[in-house]
Amino acid sequence: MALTQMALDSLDFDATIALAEKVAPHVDILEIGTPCIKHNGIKLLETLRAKFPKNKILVDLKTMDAGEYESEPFYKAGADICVVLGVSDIGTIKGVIKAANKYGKKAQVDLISVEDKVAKTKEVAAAGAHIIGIHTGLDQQAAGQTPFADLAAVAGLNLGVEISVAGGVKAATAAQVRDAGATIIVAGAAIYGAADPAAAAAEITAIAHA
Ligand SMILES: O=C([C@H](O)CO)[C@H](O)[C@H](O)COP(=O)(O)O
Repeated sequence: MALTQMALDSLDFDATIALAEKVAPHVDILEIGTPCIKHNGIKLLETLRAKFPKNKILVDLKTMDAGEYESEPFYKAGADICVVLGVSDIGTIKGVIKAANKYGKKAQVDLISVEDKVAKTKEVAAAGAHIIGIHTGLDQQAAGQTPFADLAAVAGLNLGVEISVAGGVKAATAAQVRDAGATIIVAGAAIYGAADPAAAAAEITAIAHA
């Protein structure tokens, strides 16, 4: 059993809301993707928070510095999860964890471009990170990479932290990701690129929840 997260990666405010209207009933978590939050800012979070009270919302800030200062306003505005980069300083990561704990929310550490993902996972789990993000980014996907080997290595640690997996996950690979130990399955293109995004989201969620 895993939760599903839909990555809203459009730059357009209204298109993002319209897509969220379609998929929100069919996923557990709405993600405001990095390009989307950079383009639209905290106003988009406030709008989604008001419109979709039943969904958790993740803001993919990919914070690299000033962890507490950058993330706190987003937790205050209703984010359930904010993302900090694993390649950032441990002080930055601890700052996001501190802000999350202040609001009873969660901090996710994204392992994108981290060289030693096992060592980093141990370090940030000990620091109190709530979720580890195994993430093959869009540019890495374009170069042929996948998240599966990293997922196996991190899940094998059995540290008891939640594990989120992103990077081209689709219905055909969702069961593999779930069975390998993911507690959150992320899908972006597999949903927003589908002819029927609601149906695509429902199909992935049915697999994740099985
Ligand atoms: O986080 C993402 C990317 O780095 C842009 O910010 C995507 O939202 C994430 O990779 C999920 O999208 P798909 O890989 O298309 O499923």
